[in-house]
Amino acid sequence: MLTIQKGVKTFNPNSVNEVQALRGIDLQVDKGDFITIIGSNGAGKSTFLNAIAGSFILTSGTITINTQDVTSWPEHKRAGNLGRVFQDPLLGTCTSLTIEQNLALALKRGQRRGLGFGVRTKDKVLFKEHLSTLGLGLENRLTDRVGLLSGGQRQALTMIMATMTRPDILLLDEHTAALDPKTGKKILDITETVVHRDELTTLMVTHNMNQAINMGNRLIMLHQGEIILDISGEDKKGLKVEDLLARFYSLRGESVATDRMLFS
Ligand SMILES: Nc1ncnc2c1ncn2[C@@H]1O[C@H](COP(=O)(O)OP(=O)(O)OP(=O)(O)O)[C@@H](O)[C@H]1O
Repeated sequence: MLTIQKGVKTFNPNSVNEVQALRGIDLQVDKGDFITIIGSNGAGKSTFLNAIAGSFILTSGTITINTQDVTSWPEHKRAGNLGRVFQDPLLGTCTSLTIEQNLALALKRGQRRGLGFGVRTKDKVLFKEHLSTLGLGLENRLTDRVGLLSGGQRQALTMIMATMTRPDILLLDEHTAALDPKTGKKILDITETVVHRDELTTLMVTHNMNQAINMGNRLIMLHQGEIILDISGEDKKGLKVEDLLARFYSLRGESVATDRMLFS
């Protein structure tokens, strides 16, 4: 359902600042796959998600979503197919709008939007239904401005906004990294519930090796813009952090883990 072939992204080509962030990525993602993505700082993880989202066009290579070649599609044209949650809770929602206005915008993602922020009564019912699955009481605060919410509440709302329309692909870019451990755990629980309930095809970047091992059905490791490990099925089920470290070491002859990857 998502295929990246020979994906290359070079920033600032032919200059002293040239960076080869993606160096020939080949990945075939099946419908319903939940892939965790790890790799050290600068490995190309965010660039990879940005390439799928269409934040920029690949330098070379192709991206196909549901048999449609989207390689040259700009971000707004891909938006109808994608849901996305960023690390920063401030990025996913609009502070000055209310919870229901934010959700109404999310409902129209990928469609032409009018100028007003009118919320239909039947949509309110839908919003309450989705919000109540969070167990945070937000279903009773539809007309509160999002600026009043805590980081965790905002990230939970962003999860609902990103998934309410059942996108073809859900992109999670370290979406719990800015939260305290307890709130982060809550958001991860919500993630697992929503992804499994709606069978969403998901790519989740994390710095945390334990999360990468314990969540999803497939794990890939990026290193210097290349996929160097791709582990799924039974192989992934029995995986331990030590195994990952050993496999990386045997491939690259160096250590990959930072304290953050091991202990966060
Ligand atoms: N817009 C940009 N312009 C120039 N270089 C960029 C740009 N975006 C990313 N890069 C470079 O591309 C490389 C990959 O960056 P990327 O942010 O994808 O890594 P990452 O694996 O997400 O790292 P981290 O874990 O630190 O967030 C890095 O060398 C980075 O400096």
